[in-house]
Amino acid sequence: MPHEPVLALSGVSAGYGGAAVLEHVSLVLRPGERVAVLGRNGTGKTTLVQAVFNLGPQVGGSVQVMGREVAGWPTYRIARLGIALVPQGRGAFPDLTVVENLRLATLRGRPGAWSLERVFELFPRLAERRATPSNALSGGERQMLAIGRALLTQASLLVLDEPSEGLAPSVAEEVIVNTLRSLAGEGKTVLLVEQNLSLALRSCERAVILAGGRIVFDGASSDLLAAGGMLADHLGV
Ligand SMILES: Nc1ncnc2c1ncn2[C@@H]1O[C@H](COP(=O)(O)OP(=O)(O)OP(=O)(O)O)[C@@H](O)[C@H]1O
Repeated sequence: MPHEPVLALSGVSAGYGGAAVLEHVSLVLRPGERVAVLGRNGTGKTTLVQAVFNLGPQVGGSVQVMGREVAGWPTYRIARLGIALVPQGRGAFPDLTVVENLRLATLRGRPGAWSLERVFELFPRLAERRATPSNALSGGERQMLAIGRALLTQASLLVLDEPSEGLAPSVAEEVIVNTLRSLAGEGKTVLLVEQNLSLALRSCERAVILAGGRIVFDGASSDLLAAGGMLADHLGV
């Protein structure tokens, strides 16, 4: 089926020691969609990402990736279906250089359209820093490296967990908004968890708001901007 969902969460619940964080969350991403997940601090955005990759606390409900039920699978098997996490903290090997970190991602990837050269074309700054250990990179460069590593796995779905955190606004604009827009042209599906509302809505055409463990809005980013009360109630803006 050409339009089979890339990701389908249905009735997903998760929590810590009896305290519910997510309650019956359902969310479907179709190929090529870019969806922002918004919500105040502590509303469960990271827990949602963890549920997709089976990295978090207990999960009830169904998680389907590329049409396969993956709840309970080890994370590496879920990722192999073609999804990549760009984690908060960014996750590169600190002592390895930029190019070594990228090569490792290539080794773990499947054959596909993304090559080291293409990553360096997308991020010329990384090409200049190719021999630099990743722990000596700036925040923006680390974020470029994290996205480059995810692309080299040839994943069809990229999940980014608060990529703008710690970046200067102009850097976040260049690294996140421009990159996600340019990836849209090739049909990548994106799930972007973000605190920065403006950046999220400009990067993604669809947005969901998490509040009280549930999805309280799921619709076009432009509709969300028009719904001022929704923004005030759930995002405090
Ligand atoms: N390891 C843990 N043990 C217990 N409670 C946790 C743990 N991790 C997160 N929580 C709690 O679960 C809730 C949801 O956390 P989560 O990190 O998913 O929220 P978030 O929306 O991503 O927040 P932020 O934007 O601050 O990262 C919070 O109330 C948090 O305190």
